[in-house]
Amino acid sequence: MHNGTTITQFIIEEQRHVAGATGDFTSLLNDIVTACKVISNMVNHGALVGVLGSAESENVQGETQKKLDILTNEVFIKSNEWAGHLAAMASEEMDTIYDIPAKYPRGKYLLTFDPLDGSSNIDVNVSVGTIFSILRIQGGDGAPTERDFLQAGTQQVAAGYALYGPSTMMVLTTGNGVNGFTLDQNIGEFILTHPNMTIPADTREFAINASNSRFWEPPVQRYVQECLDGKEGPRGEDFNMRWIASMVAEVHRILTRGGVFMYPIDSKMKSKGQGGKLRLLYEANPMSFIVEQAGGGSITGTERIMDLQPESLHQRVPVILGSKNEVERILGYHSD
Ligand SMILES: O=P(O)(O)OC[C@H]1O[C@](O)(COP(=O)(O)O)[C@@H](O)[C@@H]1O
Ligand SMILES: [Mg+2]
Ligand SMILES: [Mg+2]
Repeated sequence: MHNGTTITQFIIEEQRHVAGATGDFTSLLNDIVTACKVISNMVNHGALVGVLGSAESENVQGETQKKLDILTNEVFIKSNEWAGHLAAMASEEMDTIYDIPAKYPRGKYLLTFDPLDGSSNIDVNVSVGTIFSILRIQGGDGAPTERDFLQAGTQQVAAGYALYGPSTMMVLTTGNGVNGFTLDQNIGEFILTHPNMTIPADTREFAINASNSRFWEPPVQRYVQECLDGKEGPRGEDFNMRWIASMVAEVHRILTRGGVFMYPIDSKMKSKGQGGKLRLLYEANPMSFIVEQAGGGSITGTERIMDLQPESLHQRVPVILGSKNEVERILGYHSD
């Protein structure tokens, strides 16, 4: 594929190699692309269109929602409910699943999404994003239920994210490698600019919110301390650290130049009965699919995230992902 290929051309070309493809999947992806273009425009205009700041409401996790959390959720619903490809949707910002209104035909796919990732960065104009994952409904023709969404990450048909940064990008996998596209604002099209993205197996860069360090478990304490000890320590090399507080931006950096991202379980979370910070269906699974397709690894600390059997719609899990050899080292520290 030469550069200059639009994401629509790319998806259609890919689907030509899928036996029995009906075009539904292509058209669903196109509706998701449209939603991300609308959100990119909203985010770019920010204060000019009054979308900054908090909404007077909380999501199912008890987090105060930003206006953009709610507006972007609406954009995703409106862009994807009408075309007849979906049976239902689930979002980080909605307590229950969203059943397709009866006035629209129902389809065979399920869409899960984090409409706006990195919400704490919206008002300070730092990169944010959107994360999505597509599954096939396994059950019969009846009304979809929450249970239909509780599928392991290995069942994902596609996953992707949009990054609203200095440029707006979209990164996508359909299980056939990872490709990145940049939005050409002049023609309103995502153009293939980063074909076959791969993550270097080794890295000297880690990302973690160090303000939680006193709550971390010993394997993570050990790993981070060894990185900080640098040349003088057992790793014998200096490490760099980053923390953007937008998972999409961290994962994009790792897809671009390697690294390891960690939001591990800690004693503070455990004391609140929380299984982690990040959401399995909207954040951990889609990002794990992308990272693995780019040659990286993604674990909870003790197991592969994509093998987890989800138990609930808003389940949270520990996430450690990125350059394969570092992720395996951290897995080793957990089994020591
Ligand atoms: O504020 P913290 O603790 O550093 O957490 C940052 C993490 O939380 C998130 O913002 C959670 O996602 P949402 O913004 O979608 O709720 C991640 O993008 C990011 O990695
Ligand atoms: Mg998020
Ligand atoms: Mg979010």
